[in-house]
Amino acid sequence: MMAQYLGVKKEYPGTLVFYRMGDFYELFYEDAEKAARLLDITLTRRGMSAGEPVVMAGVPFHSMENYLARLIKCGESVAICEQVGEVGASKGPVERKVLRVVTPGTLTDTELLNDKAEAVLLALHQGPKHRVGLAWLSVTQGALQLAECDADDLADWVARVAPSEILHSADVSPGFAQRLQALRASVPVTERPGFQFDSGLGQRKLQEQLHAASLSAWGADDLPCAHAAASALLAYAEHTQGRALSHVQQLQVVRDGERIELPPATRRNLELVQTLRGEDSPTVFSLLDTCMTGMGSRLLKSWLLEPLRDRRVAQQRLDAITGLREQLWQKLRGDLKGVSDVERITARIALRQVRPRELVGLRWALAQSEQLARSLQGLPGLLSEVFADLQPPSGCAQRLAATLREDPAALVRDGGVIATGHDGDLDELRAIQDNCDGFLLELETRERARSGIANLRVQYNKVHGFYIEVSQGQLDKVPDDYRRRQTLKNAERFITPELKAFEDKALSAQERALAREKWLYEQLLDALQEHVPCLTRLARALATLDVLCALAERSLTLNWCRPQFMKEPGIEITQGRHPVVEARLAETTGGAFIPNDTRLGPKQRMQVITGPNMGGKSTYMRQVALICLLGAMGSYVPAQACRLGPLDAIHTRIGAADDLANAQSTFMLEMTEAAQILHGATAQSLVLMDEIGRGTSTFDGLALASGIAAHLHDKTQAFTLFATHYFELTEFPAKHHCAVNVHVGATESGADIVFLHEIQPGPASRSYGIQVAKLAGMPTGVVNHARHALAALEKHQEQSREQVDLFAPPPAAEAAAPTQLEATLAALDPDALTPRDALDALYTLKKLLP
Ligand SMILES: Nc1ncnc2c1ncn2[C@@H]1O[C@H](COP(=O)(O)OP(=O)(O)OP(=O)(O)O)[C@@H](O)[C@H]1O
Repeated sequence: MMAQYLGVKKEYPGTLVFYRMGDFYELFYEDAEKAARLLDITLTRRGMSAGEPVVMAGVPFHSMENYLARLIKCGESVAICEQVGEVGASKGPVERKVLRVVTPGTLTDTELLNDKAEAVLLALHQGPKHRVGLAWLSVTQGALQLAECDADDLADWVARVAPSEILHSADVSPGFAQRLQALRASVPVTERPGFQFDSGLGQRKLQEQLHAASLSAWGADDLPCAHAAASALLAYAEHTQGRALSHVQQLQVVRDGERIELPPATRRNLELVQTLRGEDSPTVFSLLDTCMTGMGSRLLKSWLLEPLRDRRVAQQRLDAITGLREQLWQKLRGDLKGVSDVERITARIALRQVRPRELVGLRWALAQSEQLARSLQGLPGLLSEVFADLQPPSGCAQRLAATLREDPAALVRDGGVIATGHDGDLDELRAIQDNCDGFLLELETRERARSGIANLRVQYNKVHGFYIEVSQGQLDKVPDDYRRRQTLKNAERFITPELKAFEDKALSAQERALAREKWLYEQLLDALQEHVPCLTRLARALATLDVLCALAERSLTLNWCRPQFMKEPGIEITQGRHPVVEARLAETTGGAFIPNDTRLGPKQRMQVITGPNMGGKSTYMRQVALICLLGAMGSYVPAQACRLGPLDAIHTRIGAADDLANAQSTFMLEMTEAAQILHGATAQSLVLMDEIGRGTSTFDGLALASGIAAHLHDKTQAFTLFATHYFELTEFPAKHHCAVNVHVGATESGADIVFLHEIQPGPASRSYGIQVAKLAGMPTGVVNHARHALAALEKHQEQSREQVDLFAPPPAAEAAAPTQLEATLAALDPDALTPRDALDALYTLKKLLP
């Protein structure tokens, strides 16, 4: 057996092998040690192999999922090696085979997956000329995506795709290996043989997958690096699932410039799907997500994180939401409630891993789809597309209903899955089992009469099978044809030829019924394969409808308005609110959120925002970004009215979270992010700069902040919200005609400060830092000390105030006068020198050396 195990293990280096032995999955040697450490299970030593004790650890098969989940969470992969042969069919150990490999990026088990997130597998291929090919896939979704990017942009792309596992070739340059190393900190990275990254093969595989002669219909035929990545991606996904992925029939090419860029810093700072502390709520997503199904939640997340620049899509969604808001949304949400995850079930049908209860769920979902479709009949636009795709594949629901019981067992191997009346043979086999009790009773009565033993009993147990039990005192009455089976203290157990014949029939009927059920289930899976493409579309339609209804519900509950899109660049928001802060305020203090207007356009591209700490600067800036983002994804927005021009990116530089993992100091990180923004932003980008420069000394910080503001205003010309505590920067708008000062209002009430949270024109009059510190509970001594120190500082500054023009363009570097050595050298004419003069000149020059 160990030889068999080692043979299997050799095929799966770097993967934990779960080796099935009876009711356990066993792990051996290093695998056992690793699993014992990660799962906190007992390590044992048993027997000997090659002169050494065998180190092993095991998990019970019925709770395997739980252990798998924990290992996958730790970034491990697990090969599941099952017994596939008959026990005792041949000499030696029963035949075993790895039936699938579970890895973080290829999860399909419902129990192991998060309802609201996809497990995404991403393959990277290092191509020539600094290009990188990307191919990614969520196995449970069946949609492949391809892209190519510059190697320098790789980290951003990976952050955008947010993979659960990355594949790369074993043959990469040292530079590329370093980039992969940086990714390894956050994602499990798996190395695959170099030959699997083959562009030609990738293209052929993609064509096969899509049943097409060319990829041009998808605009995907000019991406050799991505094809190479796809070749490895598909090979790996098939290898882990142990079969071809017939359900992967959608392809999408993602090109730079199609989506509104939301760099990782923006996603983080706007707390789109995670709070700054890394929690799942409260975030924009947690506020928006009232979807009824997991499919809906996942689609909503992708809409939020990948808004398109082309606003026709958003416009379509908005039209649909407007239509649903009138009345339909409530009924539709009622019908969507409890609908199973058709997307994942469909993938599991294609992979032949689907469980009976999931199929019963699917059947119900198909009935609901029909119902939903009826409500959508005759509606225009996106809803008409949803209507068309909601039509269930013909015959699918009927087939499910006819084949499966209403409440089947969890696993096919337990039996009790196939409905009565579906298959004559199965019904017959079941009848034998069902008739068992009647037969035994009848036999008992008959035998009692025949033998005259009144307390004779016919019984069954698992170990001994059927028997007739006679108590000690009655043994002399036992008929001749009784054969002894077992002797107990007070009784004897017998079998008769008739009972033996019945036993054979009953036991084999049970086995045969189980085998028959398995076979019928396989037949059902075969029949369902043809419906996979249609079910994939239906799942997408259900998800889309779910998201649209959720957004309709949110817009009504939260009192949001429909944004208008305008051709001209600009952001015009009337009475805008920060959705998450508003919701939190309502929950905690019951306080009202103060709405604010925003006007940005070609003539007013920058707002310099000043005001006290805690005044609401960050909240205001984020709310503008969120309103733009929500509008771009096709949602209503938290405002009274809103008009949005085209947008290509939202860049943010907010707060200072140390990135210790990447050994960057706070200030270094601040400057790196700011530099990226200055390079990346365009006149159609929205840029939020919150207190840039505060991570260094005042003068350095102020000088840098003024330089950055000038660059954004003059060169980049992006729409910019620039919050700062440097009062000096309020002079900026005087010299830069597209910038204006605004401030968040505050008033003093006695020695305390009252925040108005209102954006008002003009610069703030003062900063109130000390009042805020007092509010925060700073000891009175410190506050008094600070007041005095402040008064002294202000006095000193007034006395020595000299006019510094922060925004004057830097002087051109002065041309330095030539040194004497240079002048002498320049005066020499080598062609006119005699050898003697040349030697003299050399001496002179040498003397002139400084
Ligand atoms: N418009 C508003 N209406 C009501 N409350 C608000 C509003 N804006 C901000 N707040 C409240 O004030 C708090 C502080 O806001 P915010 O963090 O935006 O201040 P800030 O000016 O950026 O402060 P700092 O300069 O210290 O970063 C928020 O957590 C919120 O509770």
